[in-house]
Amino acid sequence: MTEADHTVATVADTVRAVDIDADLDGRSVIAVVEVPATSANLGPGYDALGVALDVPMLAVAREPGPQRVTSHGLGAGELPTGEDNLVWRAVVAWCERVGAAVPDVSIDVHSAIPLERGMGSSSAAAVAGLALGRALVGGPGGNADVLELATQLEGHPDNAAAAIAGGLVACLPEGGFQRVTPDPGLVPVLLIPTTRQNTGHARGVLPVEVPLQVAAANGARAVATFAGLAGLLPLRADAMVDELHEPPRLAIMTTSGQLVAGLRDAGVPAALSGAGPSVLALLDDPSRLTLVTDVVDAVDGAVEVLVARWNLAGARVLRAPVPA
Ligand SMILES: Nc1ncnc2c1ncn2[C@@H]1O[C@H](COP(=O)(O)OP(=O)(O)O)[C@@H](O)[C@H]1O
Ligand SMILES: N[C@@H](CCOP(=O)(O)O)C(=O)O
Repeated sequence: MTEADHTVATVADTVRAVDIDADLDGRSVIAVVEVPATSANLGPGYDALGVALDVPMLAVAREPGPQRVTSHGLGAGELPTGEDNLVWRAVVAWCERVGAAVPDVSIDVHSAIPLERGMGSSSAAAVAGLALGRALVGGPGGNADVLELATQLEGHPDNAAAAIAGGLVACLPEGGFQRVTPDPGLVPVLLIPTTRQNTGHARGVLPVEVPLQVAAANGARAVATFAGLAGLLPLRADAMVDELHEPPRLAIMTTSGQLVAGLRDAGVPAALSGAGPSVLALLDDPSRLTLVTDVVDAVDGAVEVLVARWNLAGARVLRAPVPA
C-alpha cells in the first residue's frame, strides 16, 4: 500500500479495527501501545503549542519474528524494517535510560499518520517506541522522561508533548509542558495535500534571528490562540497568524500557502500544521465546513479534507506483560 492509494480517513478506520490480541505466525502479543497524531505550532506557537488528534498509530510487540519492525498502513513498504527504525531506536533509548537489557521482540506498527505531512508521524513513532519500552522493561512513570527522550530524538517538544498527554499543550523552554482540554465546541479539520515536506528541511529554511517587534507580536497571538483553543475566549482567525516560521515555509509550499490565505480571508482560524504541508482549520460550527471545502476546491493540487476530533487520552498502553 502506498500513501497515494489510501486516504488518512480510511486507513484510520483500518487501524482502529486491528485485533491487537491476535497472534501472528504463532507469535503472541507481549505489549501494545497507541499514540495519536498531532498538529504542532498552531500558527504563532512555533515549537511550543500542539494538539492531539484522533488519527492513531498502534505499536504491537510480539515474540521475535523475521524482522525487527514491520510497518502496516501508511509508511508500509518505505520505512526501515531493521534496528534503524525510529520506533525501535526509541525502545532502545528507553532501555538505555533505565539501564535495562533491550528485549528481543519484534514490533508491528499500524499507522494512519501520513509521513512528512505535518501530522507528527515521527513524534508518534518516537513516543510509541518509548512507551513500548517502558511497558516492556519498566522504569519511571509520569511524562518527564518520555518527553525528554522524545525531544532528543525529535529536536523539538511540541508534537511529542501532545502525543504523550493528548489535548492541547504549551511546552516550556526549560522542559515540561502544561496541558488543557481543548474546547469541545471546536472541530479540527485537517487539509492534507498529497505532497510531502520533510520537517528537517522545513526547519532549515527558517531565519536564525527575527526583529523584537515580530517576536513580541507573535507572542501576543500565541497567547490569544492558546486561550481560544482552550475555550476561554473566541478563537480569532487573526490570532493564528504567524510571522516566524509560516512565511518562509509557505513560500516553498504553494498549495498550503493558498489554503492558509484562503481560509483566513474567509474568516476561518487556520495555520500550517507543524512544518506542513497540511493545514489545520478550526470550526466553531460544523456548518462552516463549506467555507473550507470552497477554499480547497479553489486551490491547485489534490487535498484530503479530514474532519477530525480531539484526542484527549494521549499515549496509552493497551496491553503490558504481567509483572513476574
Ligand atoms: N511509523 C513509523 N515508523 C518508523 N519511523 C517513522 C514512522 N513514521 C514516521 N517515521 C519517521 O519519521 C519521518 C518523518 O518525520 P518528519 O519529516 O518529521 O515528518 P512528520 O511531519 O510526519 O513528523 C519518516 O521519514 C521516518 O523516518
Ligand atoms: N515545531 C515543529 C513541528 C514539526 O511538526 P511536524 O508534524 O511537521 O513534524 C516545526 O515547526 O518544525
